[in-house]
Amino acid sequence: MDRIRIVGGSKLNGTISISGAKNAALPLMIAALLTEETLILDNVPRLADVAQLQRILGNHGVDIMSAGKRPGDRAYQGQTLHISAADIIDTTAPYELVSRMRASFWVIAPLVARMHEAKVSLPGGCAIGTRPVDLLIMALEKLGAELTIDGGYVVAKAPGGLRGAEIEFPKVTVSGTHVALMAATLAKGTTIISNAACEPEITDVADCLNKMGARIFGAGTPRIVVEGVEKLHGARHTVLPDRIEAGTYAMAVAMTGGDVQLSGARPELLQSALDVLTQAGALISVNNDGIRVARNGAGIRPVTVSTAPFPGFPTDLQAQLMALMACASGSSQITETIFENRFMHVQELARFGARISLDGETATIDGTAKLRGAPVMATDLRASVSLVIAGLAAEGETMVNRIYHLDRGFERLEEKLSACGASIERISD
Ligand SMILES: CC(=O)N[C@H]1[C@@H](OP(=O)(O)OP(=O)(O)OC[C@H]2O[C@@H](n3ccc(=O)[nH]c3=O)[C@H](O)[C@@H]2O)O[C@H](CO)[C@@H](O)[C@@H]1O
Ligand SMILES: C=C(OP(=O)(O)O)C(=O)O
Repeated sequence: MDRIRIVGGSKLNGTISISGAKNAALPLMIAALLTEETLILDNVPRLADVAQLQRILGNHGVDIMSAGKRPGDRAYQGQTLHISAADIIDTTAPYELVSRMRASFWVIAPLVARMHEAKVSLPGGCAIGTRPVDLLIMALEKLGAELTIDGGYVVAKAPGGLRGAEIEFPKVTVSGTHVALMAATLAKGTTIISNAACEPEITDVADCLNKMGARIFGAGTPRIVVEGVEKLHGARHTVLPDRIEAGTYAMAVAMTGGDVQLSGARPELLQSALDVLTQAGALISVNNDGIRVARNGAGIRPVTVSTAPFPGFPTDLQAQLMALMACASGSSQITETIFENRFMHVQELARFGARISLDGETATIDGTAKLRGAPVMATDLRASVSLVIAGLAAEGETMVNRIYHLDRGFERLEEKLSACGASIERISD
């Protein structure tokens, strides 16, 4: 199993190109199931989750052609996928494929909308909470599907097709909004989604669906209106840049000190995180190419932050911020409001000498001047990268084990960081 070895203490200086967003690429690939014509996606990141979803779509009979092995006009330019779901030969998504990744469950929406049936295993994904799918089921039921759970599978049937409906989510859910949106595009009549998630990845998917002939209004706001159409057609779409990857590298620079240009990052996608970094003492500036992050000389200041749905501070940056606050000059508080079990990095950060105590959903971090490198084990995707950030700043050697979590969501992380002066390498046993 691969590991990452880091010798900490170097400042980061240079340029990091931001890849396409995992959390947009996955639903965009799934949206290809809605049409028999080809959907072309540019800037798709090369990630384990993308490869796994290719296998899942392949199992439904989808043909995927990948172009883009040649170097593009900028470093780390993503691949271009030509996805053709002309013939869906199987409407079952089996446990062996779906259990590894949360987003793969979302195939249920286009399958039931277009094929009027689907049988999809309950999902897996990062172990950061119970992560139920009751609201996704509620949304599909409102649209007229009949759903049962049998042997770990959700079986959905809509013999006469889906019908437009009013769907009001009792809490903001990204997965629920993706599923409702995709399913409603092919429903008869109008669907109104209230308390919808406003995450940029939802807007990106809605933009792509509209290019495919859908009629979606209000994506990016809490009220989305979808006028169903009979058919969708092919289109070409570029995956938006990964705001979580950009925020992660910004926190790494704030932690180690230095000066890094995040090329291709879009500040409006992570304003709350940039505000927190500024409070913490990082210098953030926006330019034509993206975002520049620096910290030279000044110490790291403590902050008080709660995670929240977009445009609030993202839960997917909570672990990385906690690593940064481990070296702040004072006491910080971070409250996790989205997932009930997303503090599994706390005990691993303690191995570096971080002083963190937990009280319910709030972590109090008493900053320390120096962390020391240690062997650590990543437990989920963003937790893993928080350990990398701590290792970059810590004195001495850090070995991050179980990095397959990292490979789900960070494209060529060790290459990007070593190009900025970090001493970091992958060890393949
Ligand atoms: C692949 C992808 O895009 N993953 C992201 C997505 O996850 P995901 O889409 O799973 O997250 P949701 O927004 O759906 O979950 C938010 C909250 O709603 C709860 N909930 C959700 C669905 C449901 O049926 N019932 C229910 O109670 C969840 O347990 C959680 O407490 O959004 C999260 C919140 O921004 C991010 O951390 C994940 O990186
Ligand atoms: C939690 C994440 O992914 P998933 O929803 O696929 O588990 C994530 O991207 O941080």
